Amino acid sequence: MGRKFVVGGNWKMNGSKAMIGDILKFLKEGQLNSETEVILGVPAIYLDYVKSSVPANIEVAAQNCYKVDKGAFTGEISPLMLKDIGINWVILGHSERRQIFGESDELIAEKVAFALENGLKVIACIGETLEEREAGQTEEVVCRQTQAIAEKITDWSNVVLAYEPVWAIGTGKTATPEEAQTVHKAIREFFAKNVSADVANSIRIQYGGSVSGATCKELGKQPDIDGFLVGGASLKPEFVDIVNARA
Ligand SMILES: O=C[C@H](O)COP(=O)(O)O
Repeated sequence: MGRKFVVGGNWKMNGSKAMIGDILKFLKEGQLNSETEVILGVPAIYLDYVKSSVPANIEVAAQNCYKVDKGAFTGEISPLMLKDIGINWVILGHSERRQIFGESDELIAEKVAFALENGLKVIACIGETLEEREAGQTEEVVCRQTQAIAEKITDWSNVVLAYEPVWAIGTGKTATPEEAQTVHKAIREFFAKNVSADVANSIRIQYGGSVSGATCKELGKQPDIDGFLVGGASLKPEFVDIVNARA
């Protein structure tokens, strides 16, 4: 069976009730390709609100959650809380969590494992910095980040991997389709060698980093790109075109 195209819109720390109203309006009016799975990554405070007003063909994801079920962890939310309000997805290990909030490969892997154990589906993010790319370390970095997760989980069926080169995030500098494809292929080879041929064939790998209505079609044609994780453009009507990149 082919891999279903999956497009995430990561709103990051953006939005207001008014803005969410505008976003939901263009999502409801746009003809979203039913062959594409659509997931909105929503700030925690708006999860319940968005979940209650989003069309049924769109999933809602948290942008983070912690690795235990409850307790004295001020400011954190748990997978159980997300499930309690009907949220089925979480984005973990985004480069902003890694770079700004100092989350390690190990912590992210623990969060992925705990989220999966508690019935969430996970978009797990990986990607190299500009410095690492220029030092020729791209594949080493994304494999190290993936390996950390592979040490904590065996079942990858509820995981989508998002390859997001840090230098392409929010910079307007999209990786070329060839650059992205090369890394996606390397990640799939990592799975074939270190996990299983089955997982290598079935895992969906999104590309993220300045994806726009203008760049999505060529990126979406690459054989190992199975969707996108979109930041800035997911707040705008062009997100509909990105969802429909393969249509
Ligand atoms: O999660 C999304 C990525 O960080 C991409 O963000 P961007 O599309 O604004 O570059």
